[in-house]
Amino acid sequence: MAVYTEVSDEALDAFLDDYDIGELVAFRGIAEGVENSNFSLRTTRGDYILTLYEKRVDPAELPWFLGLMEHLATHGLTCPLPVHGRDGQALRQLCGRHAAITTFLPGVWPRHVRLAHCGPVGEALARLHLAGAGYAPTRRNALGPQGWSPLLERSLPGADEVQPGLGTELRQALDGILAQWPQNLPVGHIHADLFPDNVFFLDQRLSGLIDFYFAATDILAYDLAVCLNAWCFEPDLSFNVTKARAMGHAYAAVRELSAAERAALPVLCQGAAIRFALTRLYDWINTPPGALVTRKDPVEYIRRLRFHLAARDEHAYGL
Ligand SMILES: Nc1ncnc2c1ncn2[C@@H]1O[C@H](COP(=O)(O)OP(=O)(O)O)[C@@H](O)[C@H]1O
Ligand SMILES: N[C@@H](CCOP(=O)(O)O)C(=O)O
Repeated sequence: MAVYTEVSDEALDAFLDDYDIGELVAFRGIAEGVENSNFSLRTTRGDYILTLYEKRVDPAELPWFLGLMEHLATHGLTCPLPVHGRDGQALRQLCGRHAAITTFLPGVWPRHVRLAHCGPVGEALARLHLAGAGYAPTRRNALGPQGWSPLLERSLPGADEVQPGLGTELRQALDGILAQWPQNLPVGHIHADLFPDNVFFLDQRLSGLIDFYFAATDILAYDLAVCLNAWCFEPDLSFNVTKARAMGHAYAAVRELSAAERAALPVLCQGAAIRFALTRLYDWINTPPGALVTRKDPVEYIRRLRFHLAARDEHAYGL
């Protein structure tokens, strides 16, 4: 359930008066999602998404995210385009929250990842990286390597209750990852959370990417590592190298991967796995019972991490 803030008819009418997007036809909350309150909005001009930003997003960063989406959407990537109000502003206030309207993307995210999804995701990720190159503002990745040790420290007290010995295992793994973390790989704007629930398909074709609120400026190949984690493990958590190969090759066909980027894939995948293990572990331990946030299982990412720790080189990923 992810409608944290209710919007009354009166508040919505007053809000829409500031836009030139036609008359309201239908409005409903969207149950999916974790971070923000999302609503689908139909007007006489078409379909839109209204997002109210909840407290996990720093308001000071919203112009960067919206600016990136606008840049990408106007440079060939199919992603939500922020809609500007009559005064030219895309970021406004509604019901005590920062809020924005974006265009609606048709399609549904794949509940079961098939091999046929993985190539298009790799290709779209590479296109995102190339298109992002013209967007000058940068954003430090708060959930990048410098953020992992503080997250682990805050999760250690409850870690062994999730799995005995987990705190020590994560500490050792993180020390090794940080010691080997690559320093000179190409950097750009990354999505950083391109999981299946953020990629839409329509009629077997990729129809759009959503949810740019973890995007940041970081190692480009790290974004591929996030996708290899999110798309290429089977439900039993075995790694599907055929899916990885399809994804990596499709990526490299659009944006070439250097020898250094390929060689760094094991540690980048370890980093991506521990990043999601740590945020999930932190939420698992710190989310009070009854909270609206859906907790996700950290152990799924700890098991992925173990796979990557055993990977010798890029051949483990079909590259
Ligand atoms: N531009 C969009 N077009 C169509 N549906 C969208 C769009 N943005 C969000 N949604 C819908 O809202 C849901 C939650 O969006 P998401 O950005 O993942 O939320 P959160 O950041 O809260 O996790 C998506 O699964 C999708 O159903
Ligand atoms: N993809 C992350 C959680 C972030 O949720 P989202 O709904 O904002 O994509 C994870 O799986 O841990």
